[in-house]
Amino acid sequence: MRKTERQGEAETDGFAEETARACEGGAGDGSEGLDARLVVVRGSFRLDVTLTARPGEVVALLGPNGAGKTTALRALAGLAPLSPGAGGRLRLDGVPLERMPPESRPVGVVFQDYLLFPHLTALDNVAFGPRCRGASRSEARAEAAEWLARLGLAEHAGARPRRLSGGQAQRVALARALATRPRLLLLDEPLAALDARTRLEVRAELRRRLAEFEAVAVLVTHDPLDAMVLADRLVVVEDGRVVQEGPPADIARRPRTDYIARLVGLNLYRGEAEGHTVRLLGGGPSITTTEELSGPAFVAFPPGAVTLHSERPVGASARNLWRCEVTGLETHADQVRADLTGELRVLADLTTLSAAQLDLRPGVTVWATVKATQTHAYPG
Ligand SMILES: Nc1ncnc2c1ncn2[C@@H]1O[C@H](COP(=O)(O)OP(=O)(O)OP(=O)(O)O)[C@@H](O)[C@H]1O
Repeated sequence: MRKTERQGEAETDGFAEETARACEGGAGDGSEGLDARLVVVRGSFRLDVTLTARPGEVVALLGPNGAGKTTALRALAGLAPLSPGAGGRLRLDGVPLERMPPESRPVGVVFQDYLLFPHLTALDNVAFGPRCRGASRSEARAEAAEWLARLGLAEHAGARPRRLSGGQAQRVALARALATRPRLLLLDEPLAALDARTRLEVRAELRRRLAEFEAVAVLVTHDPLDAMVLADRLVVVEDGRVVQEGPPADIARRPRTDYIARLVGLNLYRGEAEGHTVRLLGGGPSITTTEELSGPAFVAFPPGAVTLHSERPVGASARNLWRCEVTGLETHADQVRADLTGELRVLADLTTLSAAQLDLRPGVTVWATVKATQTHAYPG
């Protein structure tokens, strides 16, 4: 574990001592990493999210608009206080942070729109962290120069933010946050303001930096790809609560809410399983699966697993065959996504050629089939 320099010897108040202990890492009650229950009440909105992470772990908070991701991040940074008496807690490396002011927390933040100091050069923006930690001006600048070099920005050290591209500015913001040697790194939609190409480059850079980062990193994003690429663990928040968490691959394979299913591009249904059949809730049809289960279950399959026919397929068994009506069509490159209702609400992907051959239009009746081997059932 990295050690940071202790802040001014003369600092004797409780906050400063807590800060210094937190910066040294693990000097609290011996536990390492993040242990938080973030309870923030704002009018009718209530955030209640438990978040724990080990040092070295990257956790992505993912969720729809208004779910509470930013509020959670602001609570971690100390910009939104935990609601008093609501049972919340916030400990980092065993040190309670609830009462510590934001500027004293060993927390680095990277915002979507960089928030660099416009009047300072890239070097001085990055040197700001070490300076706040008590490093001399020359030490701070030397350290900042190292960080800029590590992020491939050495030649931009003298540039002010307005002369940097979005990707460069975001890398300076990352260097500035890392140079404070935070025990908790917070990234708020760090790639959202970048164009598609820059986004790819910065995402790759961020992935490398996060892989070698020794403390806890929490990333807030709308983008499932960013979350899957950058995080070890996803925490999905909807309406102020955690609805699912786990490694990205598990969540993608076993979504438990409609939002997550849409995010990872799956059709998702809930039902009661009995052997290889899942009877859908609400009087829906049954889906035949290869897995054998009993009790509450989910069934998922990708839109690409659905085959559409304009006539009921001759000789087809009744398994996973549904009569549907086309309600919407969307074209993406050479693919068409059909939104179908009827015996089952289902999304189907097909080629533009197949869509033309089937003469797919809203209102047209089609038969949809899915092989049991292409479905995936898991306990509900
Ligand atoms: N200053 C505020 N006062 C009262 N309510 C607020 C305030 N800021 C946000 N909210 C409410 O808190 C809830 C959570 O907002 P938050 O910004 O944390 O969500 P989010 O998941 O980050 O959303 P987005 O992805 O759109 O940024 C929303 O219902 C929002 O309306």
